[in-house]
Amino acid sequence: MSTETAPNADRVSAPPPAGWEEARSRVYAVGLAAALPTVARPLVDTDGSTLAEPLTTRTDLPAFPTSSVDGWAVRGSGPWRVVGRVLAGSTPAPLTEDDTTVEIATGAMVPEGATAVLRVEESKNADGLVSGVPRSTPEWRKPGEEAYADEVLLPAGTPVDPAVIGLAATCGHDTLRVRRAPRAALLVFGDELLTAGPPAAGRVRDALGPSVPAWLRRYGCQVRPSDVVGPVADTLPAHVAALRSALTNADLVCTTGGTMNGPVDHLHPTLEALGADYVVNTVAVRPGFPMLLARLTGPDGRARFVAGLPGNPQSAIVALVSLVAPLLAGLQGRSMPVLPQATLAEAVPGRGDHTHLALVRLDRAAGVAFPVRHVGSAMLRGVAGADGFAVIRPGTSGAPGDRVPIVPLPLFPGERAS
Ligand SMILES: Nc1nc2c(c(=O)[nH]1)N[C@H]1C(S)=C(S)[C@@H](COP(=O)(O)OP(=O)(O)OC[C@H]3O[C@@H](n4cnc5c(N)ncnc54)[C@H](O)[C@@H]3O)O[C@H]1N2
Ligand code: MOO
Repeated sequence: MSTETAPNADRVSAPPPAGWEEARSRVYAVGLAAALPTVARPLVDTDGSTLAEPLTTRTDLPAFPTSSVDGWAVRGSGPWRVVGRVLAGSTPAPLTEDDTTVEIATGAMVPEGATAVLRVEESKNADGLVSGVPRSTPEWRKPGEEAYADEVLLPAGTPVDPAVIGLAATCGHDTLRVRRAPRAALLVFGDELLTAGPPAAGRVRDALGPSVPAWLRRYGCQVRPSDVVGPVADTLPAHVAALRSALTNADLVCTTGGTMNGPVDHLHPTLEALGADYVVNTVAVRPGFPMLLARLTGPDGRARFVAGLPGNPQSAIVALVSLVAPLLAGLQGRSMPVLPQATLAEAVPGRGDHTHLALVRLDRAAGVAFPVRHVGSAMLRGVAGADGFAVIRPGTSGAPGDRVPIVPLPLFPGERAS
């Protein structure tokens, strides 16, 4: 971690940019070290959170021998005399005599002493005397068939989704101990930005204020409308005040623009004014080189983070997938995102000693990545048609047929259906 404090001065001695992979590991590690507090939440409020403890089952699953069909729980070889009925939800009396049976419903507890369950459609009932041949395969589920009491079913760090919620309910949990969702805020820098209408006369539309919060939510963050602020006036005091205010609630503040050393680039002096340390300050990746991650300590002693996303819109997205995604994984106590691989359909140039993140559209079924067009760092047209970025390592270029890692955009299934 760098403790650089003078952003504009002495660039000669500034540390070199971190390698892209190294930057990701470093950011993930500091996120994990600052993992968010854990809370006990009612099951219905846990979707999207992360298990803070392993999920265990409170009983055997199933907890009792359970009929899997409607029919007859029988004892002995039959024919069987009907002595009662057991429905789901009750505890039956044992079958104590051979050649007796109780009518049983799917999901009902099989009485002690039963030797088989006969399906109703494979039975005959003549005046209270049931006959038929039970199948040789068991027609009931034995306790522990799915899991034994106290067995660990999912490790801590598992993202909670509807399937996990359902499993937790099956296991008898009313609450789960989870890590709460990270709270994020966004500060948009740039006096040239318009927040409505078409761009003209040297002014461009703010493309990041409306979109970055949506990307952050897809990474599991809470972002309230009031946490999105900007354009913040291009003065140092305005930047300092905006960042200080955003940090009162947010675990992570993303900023856009101002990462360089232009006349109105105030991000570095702002971080210095607030006493932040750099975790990463510039990354050897194209596009997105000036991205950064800084850390501060909040009044409660917990770490807070500032992710500086470069102003060029595609570069800002590169910073999100490169630094913000692994940071959030760490803060949520999840594992480092594993990058899937795909085969390049076409050549992709390298970017010298920098990693090149090249926008690609995926044919998921075939595992093939197609480079897209309109990929300038100031453009979003390519991003809007892409599934993610192919990773072209430093000193290499991509040839057709090469297997390369893919950094996905956090899209929902169906959003790039071709
Ligand atoms: N002398 C140098 N200049 C620049 C270099 C360099 O190495 N030497 N690097 C370039 C690279 S790479 C990038 S990326 C940008 C990063 O600049 P900043 O983070 O300081 O961003 P700004 O200067 O504020 O803006 C850059 C560009 O992006 C437009 N922008 C900014 N915010 C938004 C937004 N919310 N929505 C749409 N467009 C936005 C802004 O108008 C500028 O055109 O620096 C290069 N310069
Ligand atoms: O990050 Mo700048 O990466 O080329 O637009």
